Amino acid sequence: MVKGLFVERDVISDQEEADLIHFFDNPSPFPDWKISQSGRRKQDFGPKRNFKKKKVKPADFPHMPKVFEPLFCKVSKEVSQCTASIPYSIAEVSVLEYTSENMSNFDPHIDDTWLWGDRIAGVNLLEDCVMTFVDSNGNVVDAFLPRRCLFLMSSDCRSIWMHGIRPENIKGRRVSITMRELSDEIKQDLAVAAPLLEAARSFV
Ligand SMILES: O=C(O)CCC(=O)C(=O)O
Ligand SMILES: [Fe+2]
Repeated sequence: MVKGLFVERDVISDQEEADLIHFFDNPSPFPDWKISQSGRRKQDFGPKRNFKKKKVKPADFPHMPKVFEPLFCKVSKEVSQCTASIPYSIAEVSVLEYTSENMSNFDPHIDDTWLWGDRIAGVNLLEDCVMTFVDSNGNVVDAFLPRRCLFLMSSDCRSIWMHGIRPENIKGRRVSITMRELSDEIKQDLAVAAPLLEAARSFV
């Protein structure tokens, strides 16, 4: 199937899911939902980056919301356990909202590899979903993501397969939380990496 894809059920409890959704719908002092592409809305937490210029630095308000603290703990532990106990330090979080009403979707893509590391972790909230993986030979694999699961894309799943979400696989309202680590290239540049990781560990 897709090497490097892990799905773990019920990593998030009903209460944690409710707390996270409540926060995203009332994020003050963090910014509210923003309209994004393909019928999605988004909220981003993490560094300021310019992918074209390959520049990255902490955001002006670099903290992470307090509601992420237990989530980071759990996700870091699970991801590390799946990948030879290599520590997983979350540097960035992107939250996406998909609705059937807006026919939200995500075209197949590979996440940036200059800034983000081998492991991309996701949490699936409010609805079950199907993520579609496509490789360059035209192979297509649909992966079922149950509500409140944690999924991890690493190795081939991260770098060879593209991932996307078809509009017909969105029922009602789905919210995803994607958590990314820094790439090895960025991690090696301590002057750049240290302030970013420090910021991602400061919860307010
Ligand atoms: O919604 C998801 O779970 C995936 C989001 C995604 O692929 C991305 O933000 O790069
Ligand atoms: Fe992605």
